[in-house]
Amino acid sequence: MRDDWTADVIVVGAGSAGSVVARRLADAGRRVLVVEAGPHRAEPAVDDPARMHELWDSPLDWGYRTVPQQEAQGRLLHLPRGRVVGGSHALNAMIWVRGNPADYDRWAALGNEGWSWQDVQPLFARADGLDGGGPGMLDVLTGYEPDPVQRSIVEAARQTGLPFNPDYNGARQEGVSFMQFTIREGRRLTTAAAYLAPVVGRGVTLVPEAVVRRLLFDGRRCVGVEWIREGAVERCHADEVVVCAGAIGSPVLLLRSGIGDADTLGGAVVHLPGVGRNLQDHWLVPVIASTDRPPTLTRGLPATQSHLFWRSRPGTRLPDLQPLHFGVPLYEPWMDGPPHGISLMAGLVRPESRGEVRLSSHSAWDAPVIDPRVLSAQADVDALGVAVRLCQEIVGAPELRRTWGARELYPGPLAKSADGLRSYVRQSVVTYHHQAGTCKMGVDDEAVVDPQLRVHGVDGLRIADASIMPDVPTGNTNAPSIMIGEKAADLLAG
Ligand SMILES: Cc1cc2nc3c(=O)[nH]c(=O)nc-3n(C[C@H](O)[C@H](O)[C@H](O)COP(=O)(O)OP(=O)(O)OC[C@H]3O[C@@H](n4cnc5c(N)ncnc54)[C@H](O)[C@@H]3O)c2cc1C
Repeated sequence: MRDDWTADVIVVGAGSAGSVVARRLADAGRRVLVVEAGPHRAEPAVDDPARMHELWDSPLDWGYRTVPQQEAQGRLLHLPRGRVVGGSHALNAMIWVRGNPADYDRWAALGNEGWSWQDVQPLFARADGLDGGGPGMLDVLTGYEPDPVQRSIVEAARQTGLPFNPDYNGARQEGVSFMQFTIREGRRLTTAAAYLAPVVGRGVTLVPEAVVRRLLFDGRRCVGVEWIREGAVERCHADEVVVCAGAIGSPVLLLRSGIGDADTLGGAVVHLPGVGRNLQDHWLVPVIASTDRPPTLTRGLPATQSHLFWRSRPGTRLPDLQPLHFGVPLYEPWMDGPPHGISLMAGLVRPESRGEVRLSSHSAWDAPVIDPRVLSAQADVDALGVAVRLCQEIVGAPELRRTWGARELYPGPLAKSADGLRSYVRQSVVTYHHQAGTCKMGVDDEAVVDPQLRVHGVDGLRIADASIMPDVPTGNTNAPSIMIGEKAADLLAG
């Protein structure tokens, strides 16, 4: 066994948040060791913003499947997650959404001092430079020329009465907008490229293709990690360990290391019943239309370029819907249709359903049990139904009929009645890829980390990634994960 690695801080996972933590700590003079399960190499399909779908179920995807989802006709849902230096930012759609300021004010109101919008807004600015206070570490692409079909979708949305919002990361979230992307010169820009790569070999030692199988303890102090690389066991000891393995990987690593519900684990180093619970995700239901000719797709941009934030019910304080619009038909396996068309993915971003992640065994090679309990809350079915109706209205608006000859294919007649709509939602719901909340931050009995991201009851161990979100924010989760990385680095650097 190799046991001669040394570091001040070990970061587990070189994804969206882990890359930020490593960079900032290296800049602060710490010796950082980053251990990542996936490879570190150039991948044309990662670089090209138009090739996201090719990465799913590839060797760079953990390729998780849920257990059969009772409220979704027993289907096993695919949950892609990045297994590569870059993490899920390496196979995501690159959409940059900070979330609604009220999301963070709520985190703070739950007892998480230091996490209000006022506190976190400067951390977002450090990453994206969107507030005019100087450049950020990432480029956020705005003001590009969208595909003609995207302009038509936005116009169609306006025809249904939705306001155009030129900047959903600005003063107001609601309305229909063109997306902002983490793209530089036509290539995907991950935090691994922008933050981590410049400091590898200069304060950071990167150990790729190494699966961390457990955390090492001396009593209640975490003193290092143990991983497997090329079939051999290796270890490193350090003053601090920061787990950034993501909303699935982080609770799994804690559970394998004996941190979790003592009854389920059959004894535990630390009894923390919340580990793996509170799993939240956003959900999508497709509304698909044929077009009379193939929409042109611009090289260097994803096939989705516009989205909207809206409310499912009048009187709701925050937007809870976020449909996003693709210039291609995204058929489910049971669907059939012509090769070209458009998809308006009816999105729910304030779900009530909660699920969990559990171990299937203690082996690092066995996939965990993932049960998001999608649609277990009736409110989610209802809200997705409203989102589908909204997308149907947009597809049927004069602009899309006139310029593209758009004709609705799905749900089409399947959702004529209210019952039909509900069963279509159950038959076709898919993840929006925003799993969060499984090691939630807080001060209650279910909390796993405190507001300084320290694991309750353990010394020398923090978590910094999407798993610590008490509630999933109103919008895509990459920017918030990166903000969490920035915050963790501040807390660690002191
Ligand atoms: C297909 C897809 C599309 C998405 N689209 C968008 C989008 O357009 N915009 C947006 O804002 N969000 C999007 N998201 C969500 C967003 O990418 C994630 O919320 C974000 O990347 C989470 O960051 P993280 O740091 O928590 O985890 P990750 O970035 O997933 O990083 C976790 C890292 O830990 C590593 N790891 C896990 N376990 C171990 C272990 N035991 N040992 C060693 N390493 C380990 C993983 O390999 C991975 O590299 C998308 C996600 C997916 C999957």
